[in-house]
Amino acid sequence: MVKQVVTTICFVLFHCIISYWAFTSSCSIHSSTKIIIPAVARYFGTKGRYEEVNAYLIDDILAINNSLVTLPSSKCSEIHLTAIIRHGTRYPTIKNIQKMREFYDLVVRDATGNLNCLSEIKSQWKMWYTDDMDGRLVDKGREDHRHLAQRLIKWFPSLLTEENVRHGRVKLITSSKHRCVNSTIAFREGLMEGLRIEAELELAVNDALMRYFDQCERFVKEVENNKSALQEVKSFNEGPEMKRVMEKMADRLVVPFASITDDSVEAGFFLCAYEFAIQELNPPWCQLFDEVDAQVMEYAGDLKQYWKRSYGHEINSKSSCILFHDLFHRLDQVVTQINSDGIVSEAVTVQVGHAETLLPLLTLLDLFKDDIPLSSTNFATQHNRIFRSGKIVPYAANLLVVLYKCPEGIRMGVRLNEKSLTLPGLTDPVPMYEDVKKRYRALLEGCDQETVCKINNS
Ligand SMILES: O=P(O)(O)O[C@H]1[C@H](OP(=O)(O)O)[C@@H](OP(=O)(O)O)[C@H](O)[C@@H](O)[C@H]1OP(=O)(O)O
Repeated sequence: MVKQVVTTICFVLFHCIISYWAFTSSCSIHSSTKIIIPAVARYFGTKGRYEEVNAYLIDDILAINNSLVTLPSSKCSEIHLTAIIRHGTRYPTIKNIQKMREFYDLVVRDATGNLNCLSEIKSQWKMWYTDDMDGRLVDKGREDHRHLAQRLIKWFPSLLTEENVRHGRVKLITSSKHRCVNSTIAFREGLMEGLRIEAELELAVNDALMRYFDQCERFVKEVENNKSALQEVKSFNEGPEMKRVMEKMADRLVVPFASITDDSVEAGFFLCAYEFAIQELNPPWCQLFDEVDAQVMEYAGDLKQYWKRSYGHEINSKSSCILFHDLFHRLDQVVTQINSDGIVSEAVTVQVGHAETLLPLLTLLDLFKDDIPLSSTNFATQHNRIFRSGKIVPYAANLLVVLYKCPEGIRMGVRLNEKSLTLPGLTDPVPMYEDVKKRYRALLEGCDQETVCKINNS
């Protein structure tokens, strides 16, 4: 018995030592059995893997975790699902590929530090990102959607059925961007594979719904094309926390401080994030950041999301009125059909878009709202903030709205990234649909896209 315990302890210790050694002694371990996750992976924000939000998927990508979801009573049955989903893992955008290339060139040309990872970057790592990759979906991104479709079949076995597909009761809508179209195609493949049927589903491209932000004139003028709208991001990038990250980077590389900018540390952080998300590598770039640096980089990214897509400016959320009304219009239609002949014409609607499609809508619903706004000066006190883009909109982030028919009436459940959410202002995690409508009455009776997006010339 004692011998057995000692053997077990030795075995566990041996593996811990090997894993630790593997993690610290080389910068780019790519184990054939288990992916080594960079210590800073949870700080990648919108460039983060879906698996970081639901770690159980690392062991089984098709697993569903019932303990994260609240269901109504067993007397209820699901009658409708709307899923609004961000595209899967993608390449960096061209702007960031160029910044990454500049930083790589700087490291190769000027860095003289003696860190292991520096010599690895210089001797083994090659800049392989090219401009034409510009935000395109990668293989991992296709898998994100294929697997999500198959998990949704498990979550909603009475809605995602062969019969509903064959009778046109499952709709796929996408933004026109290639990464979204290709994600939707991958989702469809996952669905067909999971249901063991041939593709019968058409994709509908709808930018008015999935890229409403481009078409909201007031948003474009006041936020998208207005540098001062992101002043807090700029101030943070020029502030003491970012300066410290830059100083530490200059020390690690052994280059003059003047050659490091906030753009270069951001590029280094993106190299770390993208190599992990796309290639499942723990790349040498990640060793250039400690945990505090990563928290600062995460905050800089969250500030961008907050001021460009969320609570920072009212028009950010208001620009999603069209999507909000589209959702409730569909839900109302389902309720009407249930109350008449009981046949629901749209059992499942899948809408694929961007982080900037989901975040404004979640904001309109008052979700993930901190008491104190995120600003350039409160990094230290926002340590426990609710607004964390990596938790809210990683790749393949999904908002699931479910209607249930119950003996007492229609109920509605909301899940984000396969976890139940209680809507702010309501206590019941699966409230009566009428109570949800009361909660959002002001928006349902107003929030007119044309009016909110009109530029006020005065
Ligand atoms: O910082 P990048 O260039 O990656 O910004 C992207 C957006 O990515 P995000 O900020 O959300 O990480 C991208 O959103 P996505 O959901 O499609 O990935 C957005 O569509 C694109 O326009 C880029 O925005 P930017 O205006 O160039 O910052």
